[in-house]
Amino acid sequence: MARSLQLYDELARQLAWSRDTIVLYGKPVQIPRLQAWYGDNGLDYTYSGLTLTARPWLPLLAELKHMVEVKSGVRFNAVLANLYRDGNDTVGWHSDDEPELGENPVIVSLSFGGERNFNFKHKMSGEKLTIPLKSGSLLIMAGETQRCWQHCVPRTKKAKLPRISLTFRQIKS
Ligand SMILES: O=C(O)CCC(=O)C(=O)O
Ligand SMILES: [Fe+2]
Repeated sequence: MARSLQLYDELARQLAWSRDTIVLYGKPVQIPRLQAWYGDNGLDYTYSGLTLTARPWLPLLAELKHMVEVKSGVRFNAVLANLYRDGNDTVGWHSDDEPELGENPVIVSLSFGGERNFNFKHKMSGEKLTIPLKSGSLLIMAGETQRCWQHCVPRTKKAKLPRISLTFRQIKS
């Protein structure tokens, strides 16, 4: 089996997946995917009324963080992991522009398991881009990506396998 699919299995088994609730327009909503948040001691991450407190690095996550740091030349102190159980699990249009990420954050994602499309939409021009993310893909978002673009992982009938993404981030204190 491909190494990235073995890693899918290890991540699916080892991470503390939960289905979190966020607040959208004042209403509690269960997010349509599973998440897990790991990072340096006790780092908090807040978005849409949800505060996640980082769990300590697992050896596997620390190893993947090191690999991503070598590839990107950037240091990270946290990772938000997403598990899309099937094609109904999604992340809606958003930018990762929370203040604790700082200006022009570098976010690197790794994909494992089933292929899903990753869509970008320019906030001003509406220009759209689709990037199919196969198992083992590494995607770097940097520069003005969060300021100028939104991204999403849309619902699909084509997804045959579940997918995990690891999104490495640098949280400023
Ligand atoms: O699953 C992905 O590749 C992206 C997830 C995402 O946009 C996020 O966690 O902010
Ligand atoms: Fe995102």
